[in-house]
Amino acid sequence: MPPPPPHLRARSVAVDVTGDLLTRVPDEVDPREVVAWLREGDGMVGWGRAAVVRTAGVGRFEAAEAWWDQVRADAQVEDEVRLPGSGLVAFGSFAFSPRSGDESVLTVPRTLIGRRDGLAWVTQVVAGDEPWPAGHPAEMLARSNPHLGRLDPLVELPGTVPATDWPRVVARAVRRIGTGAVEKVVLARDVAVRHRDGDVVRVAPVLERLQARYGATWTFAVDGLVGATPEMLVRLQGGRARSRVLAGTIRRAEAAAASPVPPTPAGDHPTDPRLRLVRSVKDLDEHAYAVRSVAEALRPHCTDLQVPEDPYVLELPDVYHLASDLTGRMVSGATSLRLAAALHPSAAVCGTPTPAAAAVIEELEGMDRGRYAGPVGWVDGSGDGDWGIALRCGELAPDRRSLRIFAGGGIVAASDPRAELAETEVKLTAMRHALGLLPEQR
Ligand SMILES: C=C(O[C@H]1C=CC=C(C(=O)O)[C@@H]1O)C(=O)O
Repeated sequence: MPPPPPHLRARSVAVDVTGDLLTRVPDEVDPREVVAWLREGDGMVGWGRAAVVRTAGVGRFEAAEAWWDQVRADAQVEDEVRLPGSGLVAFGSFAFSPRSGDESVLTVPRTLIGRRDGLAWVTQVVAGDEPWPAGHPAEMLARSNPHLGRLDPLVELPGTVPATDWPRVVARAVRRIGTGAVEKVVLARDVAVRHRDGDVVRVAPVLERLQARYGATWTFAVDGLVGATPEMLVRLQGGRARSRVLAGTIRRAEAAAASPVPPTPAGDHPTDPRLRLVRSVKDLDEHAYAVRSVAEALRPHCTDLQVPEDPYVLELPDVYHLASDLTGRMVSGATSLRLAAALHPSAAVCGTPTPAAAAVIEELEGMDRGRYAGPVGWVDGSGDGDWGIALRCGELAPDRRSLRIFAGGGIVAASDPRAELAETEVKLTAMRHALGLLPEQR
């Protein structure tokens, strides 16, 4: 059982904030204490820890939920802003597997700056009898970090399974699918990265670069897990639940190769990768498994669940994904954290059937995923919140001097092992670029 949570006091005040929220993160903050949830420049950035709970194992979600229920019931909150994300908020990140050696975490930052639709606020949180920080919260907004644009010098090292071995791992999964033991399995690999001079890696510059290049994704940081995910496991807001399911991927670079071919009389460009993606039986199958798993998990909580018949194409700088947006009206009273727990692991990151796919992952991947592919996001005092799937991300080691970055892909009967290696490489681009490991593109 985690220790009982402290009694918290939180106050949110409206402020004027222009420009990049990340420039307000002080350089001296421990990188594992930085939290962020940003999209198209809006969202939340915070630091410090007023309270934290760490959980593990099969009960990692339930223990964190029980802790949050107690924290929000005991807290004194003054909130003049009353927007999603103002008042008391906890940021969380959960291990993919109940068997992970990595802890899951729910943390309440001491300082949080938020902005949504042109309105901004600062929330400060203190524990027990602590005094409020001196000065008006708006004062800290005048400060801006001069080192944000300076990236740490990092070097890349091989991961747990070298890239050259990856096609063999995928081929084993395809054979396993051939036996009928499992229909789809999502396999992932890691790459190691460390600070060249053995110093601590700062996360704010990494977030800055992720946000600049992947504005349409959710850029996040929670307890040293940093990334930009395009996949929303669940958003709960004002009684509506939404989920963006992604599965099925094609590299954008393939678009260039398509250009010399003339369109068909119907106006289609036969080699346009977007068309290849929406017509690829392999990718449509992979996608359908993921949509079905999310719809089944949402159904007990919602009425009026809308599940699109066909996916659309989500365009990111490096890849196109098949995407489906599901919506429903919440009737179960579950919090966003409860819903995230119910939806995890979807077939976008595990497979079908779930238990068999999880067993194949454990057997073939040869690594602990840690918090990669687990839910990451935030929950507020009302239970509303956003929970993405931690993809296109890296996890700082406890010493903060190295990290592992991750990428995976869904394997079905028709998967080609070489193409799957290429897919993980292109998915690693987001973090490699953000960490300054790729030559600068103009
Ligand atoms: C597992 C990952 O991506 C998932 C999300 C979108 C598309 C996927 C795919 O096409 O395989 C994966 O299901 C990853 O980025 O590490």
